[in-house]
Amino acid sequence: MLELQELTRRFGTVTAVDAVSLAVPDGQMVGIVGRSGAGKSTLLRMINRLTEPTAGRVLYHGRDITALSGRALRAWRADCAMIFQQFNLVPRLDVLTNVLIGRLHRRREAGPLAGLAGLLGLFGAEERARALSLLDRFGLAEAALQRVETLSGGQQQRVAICRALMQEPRLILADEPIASLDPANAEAVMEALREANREHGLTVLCNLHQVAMARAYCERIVGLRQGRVVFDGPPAALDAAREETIFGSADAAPGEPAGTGPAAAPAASGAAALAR
Ligand SMILES: Nc1ncnc2c1ncn2[C@@H]1O[C@H](COP(=O)(O)OP(=O)(O)OP(=O)(O)O)[C@@H](O)[C@H]1O
Repeated sequence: MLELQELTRRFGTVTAVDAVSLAVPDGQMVGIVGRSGAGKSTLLRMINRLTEPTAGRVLYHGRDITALSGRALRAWRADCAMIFQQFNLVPRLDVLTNVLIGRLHRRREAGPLAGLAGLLGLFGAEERARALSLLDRFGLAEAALQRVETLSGGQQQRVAICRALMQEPRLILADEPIASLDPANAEAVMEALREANREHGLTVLCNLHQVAMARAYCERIVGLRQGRVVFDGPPAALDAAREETIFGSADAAPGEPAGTGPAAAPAASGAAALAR
C-alpha cells in the first residue's frame, strides 16, 4: 500500500499540491487527471522525492518515505520507475542499450563500482536476455540494435517502459506518457502500461490530460484541481458533473478567470474540451 498523507507542496505563494491524502493498494492502476497546472506532476514527483514535500508524508508499506536519505533513498528511487512525456532515452544509443540502462538504477544501489561497470557496457548475458525478452513482449525485438532516435514516438515510449521494467520497480510513475503521441501510439503505450500493471503486478500512477484514456485503461481515477483531490473513484462514477468539477465548464469556473491562477490551463475555455 502506498499512502499519501496530507501531502503538500508550495512554490512561493502557489500551492501546487494541497493536503492530498490517498491510499493506493499494491497493483492498482490509477489515472491522475486534471487541467494543466492542477499539480499532477508535482504530486507524482513527491512520491519518489524528485520534489520535496513542504508538508505531509509518503508511506510505503508503512515505511516513511519522506524521511529516507542516502542509500535508502536511492533504493526507493530504484523501486519507482519514472516514465516521462519526452521519453528521456539516449537518442544515439541503440534500443537494447537504452533498455539495459534500467539496470543501472539497481546497480547504483549496490554501489558506485557496480554502476560504473554498467556504464562501461559490462552487462551480463542474463541481463541482455531479459532486456531482449522485454523488447520482444512489446513488439520491439527487431529494433533492438537500431538507434533509438530512428523509432517513432510511440515505439520510443514503449522502449522507455521496457527500461522501466528492467529496473524491476514496485511502482511506475508515468508523467503524461502519451501527451506527445498520436492516438494509435497513445493506445499502444497505454496497453503497455496496463500490461506492466497486470503481468508484473506493478502499481501504476499515470498522469493524463485525456479523461477518455484514464477511463479506458485505469481502474481508478483521481481528479485534481488547484492541487486538491476533487474526485476519487472508478471510471463509471465519473459523470459529466464530476468531470466538470475537475476540468471546469466550457466557460471559466467561478472565481477562476480563464488563463489565470495556479490551475489555469493555456485557455480555460478550451482545456475541458481538449482534455476529453
Ligand atoms: N519548480 C517550480 N517552481 C515554481 N512553480 C512550480 C514549479 N513546479 C510547478 N510549479 C507550479 O505548481 C503548479 C502545479 O504544477 P504541475 O506541473 O504540478 O501541474 P500539472 O498538473 O502537472 O500541469 P501540466 O500538465 O501542465 O504539467 C503550477 O502552478 C506550476 O506553475
